[in-house]
Amino acid sequence: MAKKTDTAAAPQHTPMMAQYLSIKAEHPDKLLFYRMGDFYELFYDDAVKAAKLLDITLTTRGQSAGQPIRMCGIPYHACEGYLAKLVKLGESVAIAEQVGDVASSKGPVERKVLKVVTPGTLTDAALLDDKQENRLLALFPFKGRLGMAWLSLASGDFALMDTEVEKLPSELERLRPAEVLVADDTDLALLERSPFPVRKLAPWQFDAQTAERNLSRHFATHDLAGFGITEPMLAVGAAGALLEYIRLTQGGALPSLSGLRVEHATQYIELDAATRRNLELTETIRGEPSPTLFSLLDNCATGMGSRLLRHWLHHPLRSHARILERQQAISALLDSGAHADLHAILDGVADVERIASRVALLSARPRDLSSLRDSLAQLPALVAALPEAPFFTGLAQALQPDLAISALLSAAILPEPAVLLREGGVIADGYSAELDELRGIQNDCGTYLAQMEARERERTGISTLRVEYNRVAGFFIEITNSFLGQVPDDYRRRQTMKNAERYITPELKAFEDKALSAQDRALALEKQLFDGVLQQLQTHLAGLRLAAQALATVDVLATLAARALQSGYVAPQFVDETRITIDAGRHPVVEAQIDDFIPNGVEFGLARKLLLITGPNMGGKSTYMRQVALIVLLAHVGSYVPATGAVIGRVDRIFTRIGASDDLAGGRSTFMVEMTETANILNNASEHSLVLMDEVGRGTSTFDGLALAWSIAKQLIEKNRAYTLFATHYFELTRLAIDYAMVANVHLDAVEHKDRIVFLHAVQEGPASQSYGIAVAQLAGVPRDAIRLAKRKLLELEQQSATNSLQADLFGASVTVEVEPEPHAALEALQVLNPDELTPREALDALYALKSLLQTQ
Ligand SMILES: Nc1ncnc2c1ncn2[C@@H]1O[C@H](COP(=O)(O)OP(=O)(O)OP(=O)(O)O)[C@@H](O)[C@H]1O
Repeated sequence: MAKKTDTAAAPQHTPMMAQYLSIKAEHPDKLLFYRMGDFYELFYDDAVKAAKLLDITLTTRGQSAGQPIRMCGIPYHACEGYLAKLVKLGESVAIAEQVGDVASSKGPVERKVLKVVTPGTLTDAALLDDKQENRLLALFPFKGRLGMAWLSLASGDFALMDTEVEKLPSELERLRPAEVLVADDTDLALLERSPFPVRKLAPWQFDAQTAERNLSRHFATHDLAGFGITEPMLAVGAAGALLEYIRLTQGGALPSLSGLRVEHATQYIELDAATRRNLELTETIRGEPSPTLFSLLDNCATGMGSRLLRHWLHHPLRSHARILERQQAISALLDSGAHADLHAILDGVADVERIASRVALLSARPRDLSSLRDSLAQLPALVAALPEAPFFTGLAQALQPDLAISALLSAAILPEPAVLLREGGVIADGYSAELDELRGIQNDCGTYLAQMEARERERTGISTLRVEYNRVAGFFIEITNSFLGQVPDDYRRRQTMKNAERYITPELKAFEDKALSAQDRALALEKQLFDGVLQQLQTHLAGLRLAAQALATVDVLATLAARALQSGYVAPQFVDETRITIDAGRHPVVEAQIDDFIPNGVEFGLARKLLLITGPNMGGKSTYMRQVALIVLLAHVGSYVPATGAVIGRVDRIFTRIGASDDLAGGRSTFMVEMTETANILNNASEHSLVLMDEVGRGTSTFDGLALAWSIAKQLIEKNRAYTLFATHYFELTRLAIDYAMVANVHLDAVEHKDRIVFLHAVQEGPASQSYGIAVAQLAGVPRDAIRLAKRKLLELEQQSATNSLQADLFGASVTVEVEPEPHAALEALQVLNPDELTPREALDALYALKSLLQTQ
């Protein structure tokens, strides 16, 4: 009995909140945007979180179930900006729209989640970075192996790869996914530190058999053999989970995907995560977008070009044949001078790739279609400007999509359509007779109102009478107050103004009904016709995608050609020998930032595989090493390179161990990071790898460090036999050149000029002879006392090492240092005294203090 009373007394949720909560229960891990009229509202915890993230006002409105409702709202028209912000912060948003009929529904109007916006499934132009691919990545690890599938909804690119679990960090760095999907029972420690938003799905979604069935069904194929998947791949399970996730987020609609692409590790020069960061390909070490290799090279005219360039920089090719195709295309552009024309034409081309994907998802807007039409109109000129080269023949074909698309778009869409479909003014005149007729009625409106005005003025004798229309009041006859006495009987008052009254007549009302319904019908018809155009475009998507890829490729090639010309790059030559020769190479990014960059070459061959680089700090060692790696990388992208000549043999990987940073989040010290990266190199570098080692061993005590650096260098020579640039401060190591013919010493130099030190930045054969560590510290503004102390200590160490014949550090023994006599403390204290400012009492105290200083020293 008591229980019954309790239940009866328990406050119930309002019907609307009950509806809200039931929808929310299906999307517990997302923010729910709940449509109410012109707003999306967020409630309870979602409201608190969103208000904080978006910096909008959190309010409390009414109560439900006895509790106040926390809420915040976003105007429906402005939601894109807010969505972009949330998604950038890694949040996902479920958008519940009103789907029921507002007028006829009893209780809250029916609402349904029509779309889920997650970081990896964006397609909206306003939410996407046009220079960056937005990828969704699914991972399926199993017994040390890792299945990976990734997809860019905006470009339709869908790829798979099986690899080892330990490759995950480098793959994450390569693909930089916007969102990562894993099964919720996955134990991937490596992922815990990932900066990318991770979403956990039910494990069954990764089931390989279901995935294969769904994928085959999606691509309408018997099985996946046509995509090169003939052996079981872990990645297939991941791909299946990906496809389902997209279906869910896109409200059931599945995009047209360009097929499945299986990637093999051997296609590209492998770059581990540290190397991608150290070489500052697309991000500086500090995580900024410039200055980087990408920011330097990216003068692409289109977002498609920028995205492809970014991709090429992260995917240097191994196949010389494929590289040469690109290189020869650049040569043809330079020979013909066509790159500038192509760039100018491409400036007028929209992001066809992203428009195509919005067409596929039926979410394209009017301006998407008009800019697609205008872009397609540029293609003949673009094709005509392409120079003769085999590579361009293929591209030219792709740049001639079906004429029917252009014809359809020209016929259907106004030259400058409205931004939003719901406002009308999108479909061209002459495309639909019915629409023309409805528009005719609206256009006749003006004439009709003018005629009626003349007629009514005559009938009433009121010369100021006006017949007009506005959105709020509709149609009306306006009569100023002074003529109110002359208003005829059939006028019905509609609205009272300050100086006038507004009326309607039965005739005007009948006209209003006709005109307004024509407007409504025209708007509905425009929407229908627009949807029809989108439907017709579906059959042309593959062609549009090919055209988009070709546009991007032409854009990148023209950009690389322009850079080659502007900065004096040359075409590298590829050979099948063990060789890397670079004549007068430059660091592409550093040379763009300073006035007098000193070029430096490098020479590697069978008999010269490890270069020990010595020289002062700030001498240019890191720049030199990075420049070699960047030139080798650019060459494999197909680009010309900043040098006067380059001959390059087969390269399979580039490794770098440069700089030191604590991995605080991962709980690894600087030294631990250094050694982990070194272990990776020693375990994986082959004789075709390029290895950059910058001061290994620096992070521990001198003897430990020296011993490690020594053994690491020896391993690299004896076991890995990789092309190695090894910068060090340990003098002992320069002796390796005596023991091994494959080792050569090179150095960077500096000269002391008066009180200053001048770096020469030129790489020369042989080991360096002097250290300028203390001079550099002085240059950097280390306090004079510390410098003096350092010089004293150095002298002490040198004397010790002379007696112990111990030479731990490279330049320890060879430097002659003048140690300035240290001024007496009493003298220093006296120097800062100003007798004029002292009272007699203070002067006496100072004297006592000076005296006591004399006694203590
Ligand atoms: N070839 C060059 N020509 C002109 N300037 C150069 C050259 N190489 C390097 N520099 C300049 O010298 C600066 C220091 O170079 P870098 O960082 O490579 O020296 P480093 O020897 O690696 O020093 P550290 O050992 O302290 O890291 C660069 O910022 C650049 O401005």
